[in-house]
Amino acid sequence: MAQIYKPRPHQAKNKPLLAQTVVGLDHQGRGIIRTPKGVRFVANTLPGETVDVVVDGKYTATLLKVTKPSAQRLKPPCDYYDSCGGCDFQHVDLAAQVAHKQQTVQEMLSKFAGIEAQAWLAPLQADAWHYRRRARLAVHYDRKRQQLTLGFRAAQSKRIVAIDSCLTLAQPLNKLLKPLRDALAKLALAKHLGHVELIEFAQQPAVLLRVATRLEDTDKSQLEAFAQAHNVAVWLAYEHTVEPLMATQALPQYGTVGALLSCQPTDFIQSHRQLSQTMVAQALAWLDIQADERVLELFAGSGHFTIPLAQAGAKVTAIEGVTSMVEQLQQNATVNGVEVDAFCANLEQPWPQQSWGATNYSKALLDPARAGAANAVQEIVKRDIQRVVYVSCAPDTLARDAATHKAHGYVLKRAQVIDMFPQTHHIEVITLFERE
Ligand SMILES: C[S@@+](CC[C@H](N)C(=O)[O-])C[C@H]1O[C@@H](n2cnc3c(N)ncnc32)[C@H](O)[C@@H]1O
Repeated sequence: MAQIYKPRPHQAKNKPLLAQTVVGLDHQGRGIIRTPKGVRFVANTLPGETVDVVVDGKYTATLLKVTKPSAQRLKPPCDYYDSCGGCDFQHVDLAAQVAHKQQTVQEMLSKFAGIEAQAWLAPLQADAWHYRRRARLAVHYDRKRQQLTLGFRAAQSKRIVAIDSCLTLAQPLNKLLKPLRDALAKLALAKHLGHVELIEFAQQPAVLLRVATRLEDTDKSQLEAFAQAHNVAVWLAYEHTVEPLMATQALPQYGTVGALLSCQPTDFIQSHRQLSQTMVAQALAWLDIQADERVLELFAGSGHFTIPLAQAGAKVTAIEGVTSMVEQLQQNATVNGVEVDAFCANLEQPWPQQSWGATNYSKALLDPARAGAANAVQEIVKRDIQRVVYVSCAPDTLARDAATHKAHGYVLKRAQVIDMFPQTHHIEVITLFERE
């Protein structure tokens, strides 16, 4: 009789591990258990809990059952919580979420830089639901069923979880989900869409469609009808350009402290509709701007911190890596009646060739992306810059860059978590370094 290879059943390989104790949380918000085969990280578990798990990776295990829950555990209010990969912290009480975020930053600073902040200020918090003003949704059109799915990706997967509503999206965006799905389903373009972005701007919400070719006339009129019916601005992002669906559309705007700024719909804007401005106000307060003081601002975007800094009396030199954002920043300065020197540069490269690198600054503000600012901080510490406010969305790279500050005589005077991404493990923190 022929021998046929039969794989061993999955379960036989991965026998459940029962009654494991969760001893802590990692910086991605996953519970830590110590199994006979080593440490494993388990999503959706909390310190102190007893859990049954199945090991499914070299470093991970999947939760089967919580047998003794933590007092901090909540029933997640979102219907999509179990399948959607968006909010991985909804099962945690909000105060515990924020405490964990602060503890994570403290641990990273201590472990990688040997630093303790002289003062931790109470976390900055605002709306914990319907706060998010930008989201990227996945789109798939099933040609056989002629059905369009619009939703978020499942955790660690390409599968799309169809959603009709989202508890963290700003309400003007949340209300668009169903009509947008119905409108997209009618387009010839639907078959070619991979994802769509929703952004809440000051004037009206925007829908950004990434497209490869020009729209067919019927698609254009369908989208115009949708835009008018729901007071939405539709933008089309081609490979190298972004165009409004209707010629009458003005550039989108977002608010910062004391100003409204224009940007392209593809440009970065901060996530939380309220805390983005609270964060700017805190940075201004910590920098303690004096009239005509020279301030160097790095990773400036389209001027979210720059324009308020200049309005507070600083002579700001702002550096940003995207040319169109630098141009936009200059225009935002002109429209708001302030002078700013803005330059386009890759901050991962050394500064000596840059004209602005030779100027003397007394203070600096940095707001890098997750990669941090390794090179920029190396350059800052060579100069006579007394005070640095560093805003970070990645505690690991913040800790690395804090070590550079420490090695050059800077002290971490203050730190404060900004709860920019409630219901998720993502962390935003503002720090103040001073040279002693
Ligand atoms: C976290 S965003 C902050 C933007 C702005 N400060 C704000 O609050 O809207 C980081 C900014 O850094 C810019 N950036 C990222 N890497 C860069 C690099 N290597 N050199 C220069 N700019 C960079 C991005 O284009 C983005 O605008």
